[in-house]
Amino acid sequence: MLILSCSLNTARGGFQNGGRKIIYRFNSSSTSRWKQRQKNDHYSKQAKLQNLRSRAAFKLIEIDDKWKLFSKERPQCILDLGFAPGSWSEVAKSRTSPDSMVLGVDILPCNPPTGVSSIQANIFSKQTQGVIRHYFDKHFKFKLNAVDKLHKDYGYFHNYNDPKLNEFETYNELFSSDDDVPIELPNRISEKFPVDVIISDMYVPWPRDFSNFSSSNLTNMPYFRLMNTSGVAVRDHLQSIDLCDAALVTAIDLLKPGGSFLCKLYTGTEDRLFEKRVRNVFRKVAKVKPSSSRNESRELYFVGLDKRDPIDKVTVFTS
Ligand SMILES: C[S@@+](CC[C@H](N)C(=O)[O-])C[C@H]1O[C@@H](n2cnc3c(N)ncnc32)[C@H](O)[C@@H]1O
Repeated sequence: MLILSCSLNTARGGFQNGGRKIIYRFNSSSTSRWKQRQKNDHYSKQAKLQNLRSRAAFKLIEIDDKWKLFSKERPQCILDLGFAPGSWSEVAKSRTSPDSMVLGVDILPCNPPTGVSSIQANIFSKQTQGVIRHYFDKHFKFKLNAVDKLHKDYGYFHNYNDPKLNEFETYNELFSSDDDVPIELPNRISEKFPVDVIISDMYVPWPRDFSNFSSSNLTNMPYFRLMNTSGVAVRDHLQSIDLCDAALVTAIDLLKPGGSFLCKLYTGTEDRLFEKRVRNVFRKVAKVKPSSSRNESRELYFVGLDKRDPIDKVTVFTS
């Protein structure tokens, strides 16, 4: 048995990792301080009043007002990485034309907002990219299964490594037609770069107790969520860099030439390195700290506009 953190005054829970039960405990004094701050926060109150899923919505609204990621003029394919509880997806849906497609991906279970599709999957898995591609393949009508095998077998708490892909067999398990009969997936994917805009607000979630899963544990109960960061700056930064790199790889592989990118980073020693990589992928790059982002938060947003073409992934990460 492994105990992750300890305090006399703690909240506790646990999850299974292989054969081992891992117990975690949160320091409840910092958790209640965080809850108190949420309660008094202007943007949290506004999010509640406007029926938005979280205060994060205001950061995207502010960034989109300036950088115009979304358009009502033409249908767009939007990919929201780390979408739960779903306020960025809500904003994307409301700022695009009705025939635009918005797909949210999150490692945690979460019901998407109206008009948004979602998959529960790990962005570090190559199979996740395959599923995203199929979703945006407009010649193909399907609905995504709410809880899929991908997450169960390759989910975050198990390991980051992909097994060898077995053509489309694995994807077939994830898709079903309206009457829930498994359907054949096409062997060819029509568009090489199907996505117009990628937005990523990913941050490693605190472990939650999935052994006793109930609807109240769903991530779309935003006002009852725990804070995401650990408060240990180096740890937060390095985990964030990994997720930003994963978002950038997804952008290299799936985003259209000319497409737009938004990515949250918890700042630290590798900021410059990440900025250089983003500049290798996009012609125009900006670093933004929206006013709705708390002063004490180390979060910073990278906006990448006008994706270059062609891009050599190895050069992006080694030059
Ligand atoms: C700060 S929240 C996103 C909030 C969201 N933008 C909103 O407006 O509601 C970060 C999310 O990233 C997700 N996440 C972290 N690591 C991930 C991974 N490897 N793959 C997919 N999602 C991940 C977390 O589960 C968490 O829900």
